Amino acid sequence: MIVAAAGSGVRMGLPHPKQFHDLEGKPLLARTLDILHRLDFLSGAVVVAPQAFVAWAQDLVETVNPPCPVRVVAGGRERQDSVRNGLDALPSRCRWVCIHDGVRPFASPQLFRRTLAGAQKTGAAICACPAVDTVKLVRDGLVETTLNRRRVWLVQTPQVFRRDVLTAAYDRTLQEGLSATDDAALVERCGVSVAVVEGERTNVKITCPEDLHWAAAYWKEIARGGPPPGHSDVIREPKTMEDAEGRNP
Ligand SMILES: Nc1ccn([C@@H]2O[C@H](COP(=O)(O)OP(=O)(O)OP(=O)(O)O)[C@@H](O)[C@H]2O)c(=O)n1
Ligand SMILES: C[C@](O)(CO)[C@H](O)COP(=O)(O)O
Repeated sequence: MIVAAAGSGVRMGLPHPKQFHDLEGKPLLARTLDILHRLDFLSGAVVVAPQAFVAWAQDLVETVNPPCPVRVVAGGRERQDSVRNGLDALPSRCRWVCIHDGVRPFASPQLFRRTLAGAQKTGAAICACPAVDTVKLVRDGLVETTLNRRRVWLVQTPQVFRRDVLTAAYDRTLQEGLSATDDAALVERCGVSVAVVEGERTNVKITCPEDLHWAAAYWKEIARGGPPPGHSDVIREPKTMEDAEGRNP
């Protein structure tokens, strides 16, 4: 498992990277690493942290006390540079690689298992939720077109890859100077079919200040004994208007 946690959190606007910000008494990254306690199939993990925070992240890992060996390495300028560093630090025996954002603390263990099972079919899998808003392409402040929402999926992590597939994609990325905002995009360019499994609407990537407010409120709800993350799964659109009758008048 690679936990990508080497970003600087520009959109969050804090004086420190958001993964080290407090979420109800624990740093956000510690909340994410706590998930490791519920993943019994892991042989090890690499946490990728900003160069200046490697020692800090190491201390944090010790506090979490994960059930498998965890290394901390320094990240790079872009997310894909950080993941590459994580990939290079994985133990040689590791055959499947799960990549998770350090700022998605609400991913459920079932989501990890589902994504791993999906990857075992094709060599690569992502989790994603169908778009629930109307989606338009916009150029220069004007609508260019409205997309068919049924085909638009909002992608999350975890993403799982066979190690050789991911390594080949990263080698090509380096050779050709490619860039992408997720790891699956690099694998897609190598012609590998990427399976899509159902994501969780509560598996939010904490990105902007309002996400922190939501995360604190959601954490309190869980701590009070509310439904655990992942419970609501995906809200499906009715496939036909007939399906909708009586349900969504
Ligand atoms: N060079 C980078 C950039 C991002 N990430 C990680 O990738 C995940 C998703 O990235 P994002 O939410 O965009 O985080 P930041 O890059 O920190 O945010 P921003 O784009 O607002 O600066 C985060 O866990 C982040 O720490 C990383 O490991 N290395
Ligand atoms: C990998 C990711 O979390 C999937 O949603 C996302 O693409 C990361 O993007 P960001 O640009 O680093 O926010």
